[in-house]
Amino acid sequence: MDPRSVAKYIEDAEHLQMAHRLYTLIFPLDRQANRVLLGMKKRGFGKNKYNGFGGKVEAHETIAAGAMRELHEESGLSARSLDKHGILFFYFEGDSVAMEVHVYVTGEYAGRAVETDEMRPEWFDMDGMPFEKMWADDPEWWPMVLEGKRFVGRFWFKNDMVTITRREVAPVDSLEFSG
Ligand SMILES: CNc1ncnc2c1ncn2[C@@H]1O[C@H](COP(=O)(O)OP(=O)(O)OP(=O)(O)O)[C@@H](O)[C@H]1O
Repeated sequence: MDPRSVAKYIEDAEHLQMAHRLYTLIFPLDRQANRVLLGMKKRGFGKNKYNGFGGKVEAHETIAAGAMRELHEESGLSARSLDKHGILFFYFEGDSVAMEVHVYVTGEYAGRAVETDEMRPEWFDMDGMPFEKMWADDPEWWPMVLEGKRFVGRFWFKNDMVTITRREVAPVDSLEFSG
């Protein structure tokens, strides 16, 4: 298991046997205007869906550094601070690899959002997320971001990538896990 993974603090023995791949997902917020920056994904996994910015954590970097790097690569923004909000695990039917997604928000960033090869950025009202064009799990945890709560979520998807057959989602006091 990747030493940066927090799976051992959250998952059961059966799922801990799966390979895990680490991802980041970060949402830039404009709290004064009550807006959030989403990106329309133009290619790859989640194409034609709105999402926060993020991707695979690379071998040499911390998870937080990966979140900052992906935000910059995909939106042009440079985060000056990060606030970790949640951990999500996704299991897809027939796929032996679990996705472990570390979810952040940032209210402090430099630069202007620009369209990149991967993402077309667009601001949305924080209470008006385009959930019909987002991943099916998003409406189940986004309200906890709005409420300032930290959360852990586990979602089991059918291989249609839309149908959720089982979920465990709950607020948590802290995401600072320790041995
Ligand atoms: C299943 N339900 C889901 N709900 C919400 N968000 C989801 C998600 N499933 C994946 N995500 C996010 O989608 C991005 C994929 O990243 P992805 O494009 O594959 O990575 P990366 O940019 O490294 O890709 P390249 O290999 O360079 O194309 C990454 O932020 C990841 O957290």
